[in-house]
Amino acid sequence: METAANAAPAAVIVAIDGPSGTGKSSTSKAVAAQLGLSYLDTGAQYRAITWWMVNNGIDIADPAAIAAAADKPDIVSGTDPAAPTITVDGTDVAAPIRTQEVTSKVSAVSAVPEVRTRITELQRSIARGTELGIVVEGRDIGTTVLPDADLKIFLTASPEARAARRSGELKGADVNATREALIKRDAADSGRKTSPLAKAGDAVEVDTTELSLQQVIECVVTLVEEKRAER
Ligand SMILES: Nc1ncnc2c1ncn2[C@@H]1O[C@H](COP(=O)(O)OP(=O)(O)OP(=O)(O)O)[C@@H](O)[C@H]1O
Ligand SMILES: Nc1ccn([C@@H]2O[C@H](COP(=O)(O)O)[C@@H](O)[C@H]2O)c(=O)n1
Repeated sequence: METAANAAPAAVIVAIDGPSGTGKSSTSKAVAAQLGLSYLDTGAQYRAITWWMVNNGIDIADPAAIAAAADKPDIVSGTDPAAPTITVDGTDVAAPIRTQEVTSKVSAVSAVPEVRTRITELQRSIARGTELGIVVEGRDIGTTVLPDADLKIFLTASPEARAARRSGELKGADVNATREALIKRDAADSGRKTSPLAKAGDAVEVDTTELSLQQVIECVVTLVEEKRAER
């Protein structure tokens, strides 16, 4: 018989939002792995639908054309934090969604309301389906996708720190150009009408500029454990 002492902990839903390069993916994956939770990279889903639009000749400058095609691709996300996956119509797109072309077009596609409705439904159904809980990272998770999340975190970092991190990843990329590209994408994501990048009123803001990745992970793990202990 299951008693209170040996019962499985109730599912915990963690929303992690913030601008580009603040450490959302690295932190979310590590926190989920450490706590035995699922992990969902919602940016990968917007990148996947953008990849499909580009591959199918949809004019990215035409929101009506994007809206008309929004329900066509079948996007499937694997939520194991040790090996997250993303497929479109059965094709593994983990690599092609990270190209410069997709990165430069994703904000235009993700601003189309029909795209957001489609992807938001997908995200909610994935979050509802987890047994132990999930860490979901993106731009509008705490405000729109999962407004009842148990814990909401909003990560920030200076544009300089974020550009330096990304340039390190892109080996030799010009830091100033990277910084300008980050700022441009954040402005587009913050400025769109539907579900913009924003901090939820009840989110905990963590400025990661001066923190190592390990320190950020520890901070978020502690916040999740505190939330669990309160319940
Ligand atoms: N606190 C930190 N200190 C140093 N480097 C970090 C820190 N957090 C993340 N990084 C590094 O910065 C880079 C960007 O991190 P990550 O991809 O997790 O950011 P993100 O917020 O998910 O970005 P995006 O929204 O663009 O996908 C990675 O190379 C990661 O290892
Ligand atoms: N909840 C979200 C998540 C992402 N986006 C859009 O996708 C782009 C790519 O996100 P990455 O995290 O992979 O960099 C991002 O710039 C947004 O345009 C979104 O709208 N909502």
